[in-house]
Amino acid sequence: MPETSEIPVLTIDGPSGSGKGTISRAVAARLGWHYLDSGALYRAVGVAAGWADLDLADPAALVRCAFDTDIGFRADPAGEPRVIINGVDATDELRTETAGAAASAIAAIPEVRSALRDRQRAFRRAPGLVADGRDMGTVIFPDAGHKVFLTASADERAERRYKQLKDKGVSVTLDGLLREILARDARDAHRAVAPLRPADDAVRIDTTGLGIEAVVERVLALVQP
Ligand SMILES: Nc1ncnc2c1ncn2[C@@H]1O[C@H](COP(=O)(O)OP(=O)(O)O)[C@@H](O)[C@H]1O
Ligand SMILES: Nc1ccn([C@H]2C[C@H](O)[C@@H](COP(=O)(O)OP(=O)(O)O)O2)c(=O)n1
Repeated sequence: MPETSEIPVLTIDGPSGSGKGTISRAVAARLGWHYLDSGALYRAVGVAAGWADLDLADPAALVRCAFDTDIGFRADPAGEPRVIINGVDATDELRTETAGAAASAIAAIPEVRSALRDRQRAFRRAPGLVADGRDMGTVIFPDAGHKVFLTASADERAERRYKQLKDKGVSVTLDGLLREILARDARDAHRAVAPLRPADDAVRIDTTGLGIEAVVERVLALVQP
């Protein structure tokens, strides 16, 4: 068994809609590595807090919720990832912009971030891990051997999200999504603890106008030159 610190990690951070989830899942599948969707953990705590009717302004209750909520990941028969919160499949609720905004709000509470830290690090298992989020390269896996920071223009990110949600039958407007994305970018980048920013040693990839496969190839080339 390798020491945990010897297990390779690729971190993929970036703002909403930059393609972190899509690229991370594809790269993890190609490498045969594990995948951590850290945003799903924050979203799950936000959703569980909503189910329990907790006050989003009550940090102590949210920290308890972060420790106590059982969050499981599994693939459905088609191989699509599902997220199970306290035994309930909450995948669809988790992907809404309401859940994203709740996640972004509770993610600004330092004690909530600490409560989720060890859970995230436990995903580092052989033969390797692709970790997607906001602070994977800066805080959770600062010793990762490969770090990527994905970006894309806010307009393109809103367009991508619009298509994604429309395909799922969710009713949204492009204008509304752009506003939500800009508000979330600002909150995630300006919070005091673990703000969204590239690690000093991250490779930045601007994916505006770049197709998914092209981005996957660029990231793979970093890991397997
Ligand atoms: N390079 C790309 N070009 C076009 N669409 C993309 C690209 N990367 C991701 N997408 C699409 O954009 C949407 C949002 O991507 P996602 O991976 O959920 O982003 P994030 O995890 O950063 O929020 C998805 O529908 C995805 O298929
Ligand atoms: N490592 C992380 C991951 C997510 N968050 C917070 C901030 C984000 O706005 C929310 C939701 O993250 P998620 O990655 O699911 O959102 P997007 O798919 O990028 O829209 O959670 C965080 O603070 N740190």
